[in-house]
Amino acid sequence: MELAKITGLRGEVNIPGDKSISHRCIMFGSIASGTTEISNFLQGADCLATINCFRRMGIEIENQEEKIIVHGKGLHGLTAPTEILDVGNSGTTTRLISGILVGQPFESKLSGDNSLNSRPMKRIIEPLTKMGGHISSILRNGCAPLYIAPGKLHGIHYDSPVASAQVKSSILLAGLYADGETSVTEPSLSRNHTELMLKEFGADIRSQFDLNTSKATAFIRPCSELYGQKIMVPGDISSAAYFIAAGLLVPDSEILIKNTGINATRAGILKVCENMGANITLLNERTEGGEAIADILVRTSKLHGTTISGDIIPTLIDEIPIIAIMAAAAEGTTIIKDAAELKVKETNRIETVVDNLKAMGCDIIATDDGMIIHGGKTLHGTTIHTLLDHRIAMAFSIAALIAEDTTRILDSKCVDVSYPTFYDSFENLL
Ligand SMILES: O=C(O)C1=C[C@@H](OP(=O)(O)O)[C@@H](O)[C@H](O)C1
Ligand SMILES: C=C(OP(=O)(O)O)C(=O)O
Repeated sequence: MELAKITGLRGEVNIPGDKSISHRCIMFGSIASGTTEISNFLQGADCLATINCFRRMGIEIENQEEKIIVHGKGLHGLTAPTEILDVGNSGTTTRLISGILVGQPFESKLSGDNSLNSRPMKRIIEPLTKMGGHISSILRNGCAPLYIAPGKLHGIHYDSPVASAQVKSSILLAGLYADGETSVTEPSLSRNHTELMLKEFGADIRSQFDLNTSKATAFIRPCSELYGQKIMVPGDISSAAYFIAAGLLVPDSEILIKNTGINATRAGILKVCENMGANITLLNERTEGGEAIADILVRTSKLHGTTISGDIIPTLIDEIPIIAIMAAAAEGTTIIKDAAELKVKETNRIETVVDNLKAMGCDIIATDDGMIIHGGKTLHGTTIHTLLDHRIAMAFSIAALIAEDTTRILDSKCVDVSYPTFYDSFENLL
């Protein structure tokens, strides 16, 4: 994909469904009784991988594009897959499904692409094993492919060293199959879609937040049944982030981003934008299925640097590549720290962001747990090495819109992972 500088992005954009919520609808719908009807489901490769995994375990899932219908078979209705479950590029699929699989009376194996199979899985192997689960790394390197065998699960309390919704959700899902209460404490609150949605499905789940320490704990007790739901998936704020940045950075722009999820555990980018001096207004705020939603009106703004660290990091972890682009265009210095988790995403996102922004002429250095960006230098077009990371492709596509000359995004098709219609979405804005 080749892109060049533009001005005047104006109009409305409808963002596809939230990736985290779409995965969870399929998983919870599959182990609930009755049907789950999902609207605005994200038809991205990661969520389609989740659908395929559950189809392989005997769940009928109708994908009618406009609507997905999951014919759930109850907590104990999954059947043994006859082949390895292919989790593709999706960390969320791998870690959440593992929590369900350790509770099943059959063996299973999961494997993904090269990126997925090099991401750390010890973070779920350890707590799931403590619960009595049988789960191991087949190559004994702490990564997928994973082998899972039947085990008798008991409730535990787990103090997670990382604020990770994938780790938390994996343990809570295993907790559905345990013999007593399971709880997970994380150092700060990560996205809480599992807690909100499992409650809607009828699970016995609650959360506690310690104001003194910022630690968050979720508790779950086994229940006899979950019940199918009707779910409208809000637009994904992680996808909206590219249009927020485009609206702020491209001169003479005004973009209305419709129906976007603004759950506080996900919307850290809005706070960062405010701190950078952005002109953003939230309209039509409402709540559906426990999830906060709004339309986001963005106008071209003169941004300044900021510091991003601590508890806000888990609420914007996937947005750091695009925040780095905003920081490169802003006046002054932006410091991003406490974000070492970036190193274990689809790529090492500290490296991929810093290398590519440097190649565009930005004054940026990588640190152990983030980056320091001295903004305000003119960016120039170059070849962007996405290393097949969808967030890098999308973030640098926005950088291309404010850079001199042409920017070439290698392997731009990888946007299919979370936003297959990303490039089409610009059509309404030109
Ligand atoms: O639970 C989820 O849906 C996700 C949690 C985050 O990962 P971690 O839990 O590993 O931080 C995030 O990066 C990922 O895109 C989706
Ligand atoms: C990290 C991401 O997803 P996952 O962990 O599900 O692969 C992402 O979408 O940026």
